[in-house]
Amino acid sequence: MSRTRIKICGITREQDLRAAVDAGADAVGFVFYPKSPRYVAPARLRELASALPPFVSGVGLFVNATLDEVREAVAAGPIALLQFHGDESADACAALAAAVQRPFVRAYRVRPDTTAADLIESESQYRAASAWFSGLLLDTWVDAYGGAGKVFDWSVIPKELAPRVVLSGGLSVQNATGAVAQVRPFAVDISSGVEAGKGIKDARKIAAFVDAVRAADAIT
Ligand SMILES: O=C(O)c1ccccc1N[C@@H]1O[C@H](COP(=O)(O)O)[C@@H](O)[C@H]1O
Repeated sequence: MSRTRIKICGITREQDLRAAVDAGADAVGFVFYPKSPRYVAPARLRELASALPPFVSGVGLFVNATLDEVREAVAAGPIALLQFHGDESADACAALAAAVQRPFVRAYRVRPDTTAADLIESESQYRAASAWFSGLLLDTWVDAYGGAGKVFDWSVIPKELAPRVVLSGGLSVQNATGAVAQVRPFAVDISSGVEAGKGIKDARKIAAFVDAVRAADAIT
């Protein structure tokens, strides 16, 4: 039985971080994008850090951030992995990651006309650009950078890529079992689907989401 890794993104409150940890999340995401309703300033990360136990990874999400902004966030608290979710080029991601010595995932926002070949090509481009590249995170293209709760057509994900990708975009308690059973991604990432309101997580939804992912893991 493979165990799909789970990230709960957009943590702004200590109680939400604890709910994610208690439910068994592998990672929690902090959004360092000031236009997001889930934005946390580096100083706030410093406060939240005390609720993050060992072996649960903190992920820093950035949208077109400068090197100074990435440095400030990483210096403020336990950011083990960077998530680039804007228009950063492969070279820009590589340079930012190398400067702060952290691995990164690259968000690929899937459009209706995206093909399997596009995804394979993008992954190899990022892998060639940097040893800090950790994998592609697949989200849905919308007219905003993310956290929109929209699903894309998972059938575009090539079978050979799926075991290395992070699946995101509109995941929810209702669709998680089907998504994981169909795609078999390495990990899933969810934000709005486990919220009571923007930036406010719902502990029951987080627990139910983790259970739904584990239900798919149990199907052999
Ligand atoms: O969560 C945000 O506010 C956000 C802002 C800007 C870029 C990405 C953001 N979140 C990421 O979006 C995807 C999909 O989220 P959802 O589950 O559909 O709400 C996910 O990877 C979040 O990490």
